[in-house]
Amino acid sequence: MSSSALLLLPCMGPKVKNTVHLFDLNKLQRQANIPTQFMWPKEDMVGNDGVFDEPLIDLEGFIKGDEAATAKAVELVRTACTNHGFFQVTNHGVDADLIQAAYREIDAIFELPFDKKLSFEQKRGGQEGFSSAHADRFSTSLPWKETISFRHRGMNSDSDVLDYFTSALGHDFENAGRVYQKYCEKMTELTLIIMELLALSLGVDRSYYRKFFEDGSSTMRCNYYPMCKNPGVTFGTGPHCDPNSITIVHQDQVGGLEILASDKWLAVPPRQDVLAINIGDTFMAFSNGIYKSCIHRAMVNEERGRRSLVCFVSPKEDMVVKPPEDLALGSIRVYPDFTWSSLLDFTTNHRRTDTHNLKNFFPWLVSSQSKVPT
Ligand SMILES: C=C1C[C@]23C[C@H]1CC[C@H]2[C@]1(C)CCC[C@@](C)(C(=O)O)[C@H]1[C@@H]3C(=O)O
Ligand SMILES: O=C(O)CCC(=O)C(=O)O
Ligand SMILES: [Fe+2]
Repeated sequence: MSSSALLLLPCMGPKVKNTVHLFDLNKLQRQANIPTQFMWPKEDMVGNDGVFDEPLIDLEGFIKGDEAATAKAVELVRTACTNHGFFQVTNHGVDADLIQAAYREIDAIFELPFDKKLSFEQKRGGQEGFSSAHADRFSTSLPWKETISFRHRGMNSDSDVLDYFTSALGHDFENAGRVYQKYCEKMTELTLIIMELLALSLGVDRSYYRKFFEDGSSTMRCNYYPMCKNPGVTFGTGPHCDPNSITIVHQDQVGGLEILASDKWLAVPPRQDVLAINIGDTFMAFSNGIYKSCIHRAMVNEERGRRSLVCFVSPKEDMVVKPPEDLALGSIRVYPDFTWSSLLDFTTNHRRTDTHNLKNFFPWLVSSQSKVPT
């Protein structure tokens, strides 16, 4: 057996008995051919059709309360979110040095020996820890990436991220913990600004959405996509919609994020000063289906490893997701009420996230609610 694909003890999946493989991508990236488990269906492997070049949204004027700048930002957000659910912001208040520090700290962690990374491996059904290709959860169409995830509980948490780093990785990673504590706090601040912009763009009260996110339950995820010798057969992250509310993404200079707009895959050129915002399934429901959950994917690169910093923003788990009255057009509701915790349970434990999460989620929710406990 090769040392980069270790065979471990069998583990129980929901119904079938699986054998879990662990893949050390830092070793595999040097081999000429990737393991078959990483190969995606041929029909998914379509190239892009061009470059995403819609205007960047400058948040400076909006944050300062400038009326003309606000009207411009609101209009750009409305157009982007009704068309495809993706826009990019500048002057967002997240310091360039903080972003660079976040990459430096996470690089050091991804460079740790594989065994050390496995010591804080993400548990089944859990949201935090290291994952290599999600190979403990899936056995086909594996993503060519390593991830490290951790939770942040919004404005009322003092040191949750720092505590995670010191307890899971040890005191040597205290500085990494401080950097990511700050990064996550900045993500919460930006979330509240974006929520106001989204509310104005939908014509509802400015503060309507932001209050749900002050004490939300976001997950921060750092992605490392090693170089890949067979870029035409696999994805870093396959085509999907994010199930959460909005996602705030910083990609490094390698590039690879692509979005689907008017049935065309468009490559998003990387820019150090820009943060990308995706509308996710939960915000689509919050807007009564007016805003689209963005279909997107992350490509691998044949020559260089790529990193991205992703904040999956969500409201508190038990909050009932429903649109404001003003958007329930003539009281027509596109989606039934649900809680973020039930959608999270569905995407984590029942069905792999793809481009049709809500379509699959609601029948499951109805059937799981009608089951009488024995
Ligand atoms: C609730 C979640 C499931 C995923 C992590 C968060 C938000 C996005 C989801 C994901 C990134 C979408 C693509 C597939 C996935 C398996 C991945 O490649 O990481 C998804 C995440 C997951 O299930 O861990
Ligand atoms: O790496 C990226 O650019 C995006 C990753 C992504 O879409 C995700 O983690 O959900
Ligand atoms: Fe995503």
